[in-house]
Amino acid sequence: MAGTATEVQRVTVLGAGSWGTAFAKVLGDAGRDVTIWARRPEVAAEIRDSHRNSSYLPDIDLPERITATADPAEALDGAQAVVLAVPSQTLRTNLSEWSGLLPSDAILVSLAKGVELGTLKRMSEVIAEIARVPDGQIVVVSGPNLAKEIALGQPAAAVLACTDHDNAKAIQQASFNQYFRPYTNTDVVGCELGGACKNVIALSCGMAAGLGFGTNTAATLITRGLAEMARLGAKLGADPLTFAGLAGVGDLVATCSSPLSRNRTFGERLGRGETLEQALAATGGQVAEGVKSCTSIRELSLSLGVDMPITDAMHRVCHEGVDPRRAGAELLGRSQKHEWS
Ligand SMILES: NC(=O)C1=CN([C@@H]2O[C@H](COP(=O)(O)OP(=O)(O)OC[C@H]3O[C@@H](n4cnc5c(N)ncnc54)[C@H](O)[C@@H]3O)[C@@H](O)[C@H]2O)C=CC1
Ligand SMILES: O=C(CO)COP(=O)(O)O
Repeated sequence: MAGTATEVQRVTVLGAGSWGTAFAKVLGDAGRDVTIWARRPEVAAEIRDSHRNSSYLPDIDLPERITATADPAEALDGAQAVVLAVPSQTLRTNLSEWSGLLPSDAILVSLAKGVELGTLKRMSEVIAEIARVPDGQIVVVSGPNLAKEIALGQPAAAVLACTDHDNAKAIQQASFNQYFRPYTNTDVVGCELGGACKNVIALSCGMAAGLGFGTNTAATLITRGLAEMARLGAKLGADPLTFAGLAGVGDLVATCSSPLSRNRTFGERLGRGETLEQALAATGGQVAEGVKSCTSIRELSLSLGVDMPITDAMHRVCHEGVDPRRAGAELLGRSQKHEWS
């Protein structure tokens, strides 16, 4: 079926965290029949019986047409599209457990924003490898989509990237509703890199705020963060325009400026002097992808000879014990250069 536009009515969302649940609501509000798989049976029961997920999105009423189960086989039965809504670093293991249950012609939709440690693969590459599907059967969702705001029905746009335009269109039709406006794009590499890299830049913006710095510092980090992610994208064949779009500037602005961002909040705690362990404990189990992706993206940049100084600084603060204030001073003290060199 890959390559042919089809009406997607029945969707399964694997993962009942913040974004999995909010995206399920987007689909439900677009008139789709949605089944969520939750790791914890009590979370599945609450979604199914009370239309709530109080662990991740307290006070949000979910559409009645959303159901949930903790049994992946039951969740995946008859799915026309399968949304993968688990953290980047566990996706490979999770998907390996589910791969035999995936309907062979289902469109696989990736929500995760990260680069895998060790393999340095983007999420769509991990999915293609484990699920053994062609690239054109995988649609990547990216853009400025803070889960809580989406769940509240606040207007937002997103980008759906797929090498097969018909499959991107099918998910566009399935998710378009009164508050959620998805655009299609064929630049999967750029959209995925934008989503992964902005988490690391959001860490740096939070850290700057924690150190007491203001708007000029944040704007500098956002803009120079954009420059370094675009350099990486150019090396990997991404369309430079992607970084001026929703998956680049759009997501950077949202994540780097919002107190709702887990990455920004994590960085702010480090900037205030908390240890990595203290900041991790404060997440309440929710993923701040940039903490691990700073390492994988740094390795990727080193392997390609791409200069990514902010990402490098975040890796050194998070994993080499470098003091945030010192990392900031070192960033400023690098050799002088032309803005676009
Ligand atoms: N929350 C947000 O605003 C947005 C998140 N994203 C991305 O979506 C992906 C998922 O994020 P969230 O739903 O927010 O994460 P979350 O931390 O809120 O939830 C993760 C979900 O994955 C499940 N899970 C399954 N296996 C797991 C394992 N081995 N370890 C940990 N969790 C496991 C958890 O039970 C939970 O339901 C991330 O890559 C994130 O960057 C993208 C856009 C917005
Ligand atoms: O990706 C996001 C917004 O687009 C969510 O960012 P956080 O994971 O930092 O909360």
